[in-house]
Amino acid sequence: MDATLLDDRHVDLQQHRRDFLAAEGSSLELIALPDKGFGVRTTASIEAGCCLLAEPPLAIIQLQSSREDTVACEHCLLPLRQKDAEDVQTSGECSFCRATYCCEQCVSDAWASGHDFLRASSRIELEHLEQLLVELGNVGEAFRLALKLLAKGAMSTCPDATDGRSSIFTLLDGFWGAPWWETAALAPELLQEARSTTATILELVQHFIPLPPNFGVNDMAKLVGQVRMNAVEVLVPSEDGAIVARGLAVYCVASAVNHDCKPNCTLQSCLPLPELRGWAVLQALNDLDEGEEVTIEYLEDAPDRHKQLLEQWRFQCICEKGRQRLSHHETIFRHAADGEKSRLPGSRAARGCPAFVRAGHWWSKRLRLQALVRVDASACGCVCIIYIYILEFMYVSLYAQQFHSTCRT
Ligand SMILES: C[S@@+](CC[C@H](N)C(=O)[O-])C[C@H]1O[C@@H](n2cnc3c(N)ncnc32)[C@H](O)[C@@H]1O
Repeated sequence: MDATLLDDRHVDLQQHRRDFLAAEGSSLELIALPDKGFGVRTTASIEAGCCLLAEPPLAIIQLQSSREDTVACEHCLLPLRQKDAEDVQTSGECSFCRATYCCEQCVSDAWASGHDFLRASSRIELEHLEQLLVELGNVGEAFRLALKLLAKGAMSTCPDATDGRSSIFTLLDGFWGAPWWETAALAPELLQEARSTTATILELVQHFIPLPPNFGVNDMAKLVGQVRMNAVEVLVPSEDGAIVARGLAVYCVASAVNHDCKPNCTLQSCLPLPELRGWAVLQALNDLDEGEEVTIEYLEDAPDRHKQLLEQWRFQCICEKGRQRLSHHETIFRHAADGEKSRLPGSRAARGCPAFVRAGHWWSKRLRLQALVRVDASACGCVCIIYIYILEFMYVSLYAQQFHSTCRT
């Protein structure tokens, strides 16, 4: 990554990230690193288990495979029911695309984020587009999320920009990226086909989303590549925790966090809290020193992880080879076993949110529970994995019950 580009690259996005962290009173700051581009580091020492960032998504979609068995809210991804279950009460369905919503707030937020563009004008173009995207496999999901970003950008102002005036397109400019065919490591002989498919998609999209002038095939390809390099997979549980919707989301600030094969933080997205549905929550796995770069693991450890990092994120991971690495869960277990170290939350948004504080209590209980189960797991083998799930389920249900009863009183 060319460090000389960092000064004038991405001014709006970087300013937005700085403003967000400042407004949150966060213990994080943005840094420019010569070999990785932008990154994030701590401004104070942090204890393991602390929440460093809680951020709503810029855009979120439900993954196609998850849509096949779960009906979720189009805007926040709250699972409403299993596909074949009886209908539940929803707060609206888009008559054009059949998108369902969980509440009036989500209906109006979706409209403010450009859903109108994805439903108005021609149903035929939208149907052709859907077919094309399904055929594109995992790149199709990135296209679908890019469409949501384009629709949001087509609204006259971007509500996510701190000054309320910057266009979402200026924010998107700042995301690290490359054309999607590079992030998919496409063979050179397929490049022409990739370009012409992108041109067809762009032509269809232009029928219903007013795009910026001169927005061409390369811009579309880069936006989809940016989504592939910055989006994260999210899990959103239903209110009783019985169903989970899987999605893909882009976050402005969390996307500045770099990868490490031995990360010191983890990005959670599945806290069963209505206020934080679909939010990214960055949690410290270890005690962190002031000024330490915070890192997450983009991919679970696997024999071809370095190859995948090179293909999708276009960087050669230079971590110490063969280093003994603890997985997220092992690290959390270790700290949970250490005592009272796990706690949420640290950011202002989270501190101001009573449910989050209650969740912190629930979370630390869950960690301690897992630590206990882990001791048994080593003795009893894989049967205990089932116990972990049962106990987790009990905790989620218990938490949900407690949360609802607190809300009622
Ligand atoms: C999600 S972005 C992270 C923020 C990014 N550094 C930026 O400037 O916007 C992912 C990109 O960051 C860079 N990156 C992340 N982790 C890295 C690492 N461990 N070594 C080198 N580059 C890394 C790669 O260019 C990767 O494609």
